[in-house]
Amino acid sequence: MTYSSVQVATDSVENKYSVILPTYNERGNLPIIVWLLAKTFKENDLDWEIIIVDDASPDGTQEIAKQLINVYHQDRIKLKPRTGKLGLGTAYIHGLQFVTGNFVIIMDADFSHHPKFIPELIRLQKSRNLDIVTGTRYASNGGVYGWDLKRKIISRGANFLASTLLRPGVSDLTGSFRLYKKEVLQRIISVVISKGYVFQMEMMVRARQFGYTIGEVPITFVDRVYGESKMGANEIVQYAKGVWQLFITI
Ligand SMILES: Nc1nc2c(ncn2[C@@H]2O[C@H](COP(=O)(O)OP(=O)(O)O[C@H]3O[C@H](CO)[C@@H](O)[C@H](O)[C@@H]3O)[C@@H](O)[C@H]2O)c(=O)[nH]1
Ligand SMILES: [Mg+2]
Repeated sequence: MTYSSVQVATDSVENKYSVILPTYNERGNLPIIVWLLAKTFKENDLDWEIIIVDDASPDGTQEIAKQLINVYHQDRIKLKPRTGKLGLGTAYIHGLQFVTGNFVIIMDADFSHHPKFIPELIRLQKSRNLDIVTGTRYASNGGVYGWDLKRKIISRGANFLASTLLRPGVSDLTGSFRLYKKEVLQRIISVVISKGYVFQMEMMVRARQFGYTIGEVPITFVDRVYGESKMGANEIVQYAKGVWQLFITI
């Protein structure tokens, strides 16, 4: 056991970490991300479960998920599918209903969010009893690898727009590698109106509105190797509308 895993293991007996993993066409990525997650939790002596929210992926992601349930057991891996592609934000809302842990981790299934950062998210949460800890690509030694210039500009622009207009004081508003206390996630989610990728930004703005404490851990985001991003022009339009909506209502 490493020094860092000893620190995370301290006081972890009563805590359970539930990962909500939204998937759409992630057949190639799912087995390895689940393996890495299981390894990380075991090495750090943490109680865990993974809730896979698959939106009827045509590539057979759900078949892979069922095989993983057989390998890791149904107490650890849960498949909670939906009948169609209903968007990233509502996938978290759906998954949350099935969470049995007292902490929830949300992350992508395509290795852009590496499980190795989870012990750091947990360590920071524990050190200050924070309500939320968010991974950040845009502070300290965080970063993005593998994106072309266009995607980098979109992401930076989206963060700049929302931070300037809404001032939530979080350096990575659109990122989606986060740890929440379950009751905090439930409360914020109950008021969030966004359905797509804009959801992440609204979550931070609402969290500040409620006065929740938010910590940041620098992460490196590496673009996916298998498959394609599901972010399209429509998500960008929805994002801009979402920022404007919050600006005029908050
Ligand atoms: N269930 C479900 N899952 C979805 C959907 N759309 C995307 N996903 C899943 O959500 C994760 C992120 O989707 P990607 O398509 O890989 O997103 P990205 O372009 O890499 O975007 C990343 O950066 C954005 C901007 O920072 C983030 O907002 C986003 O969450 C993600 O981290 C993946 O696990 C993908 O399978 C959906 O409609 N339904
Ligand atoms: Mg991705």
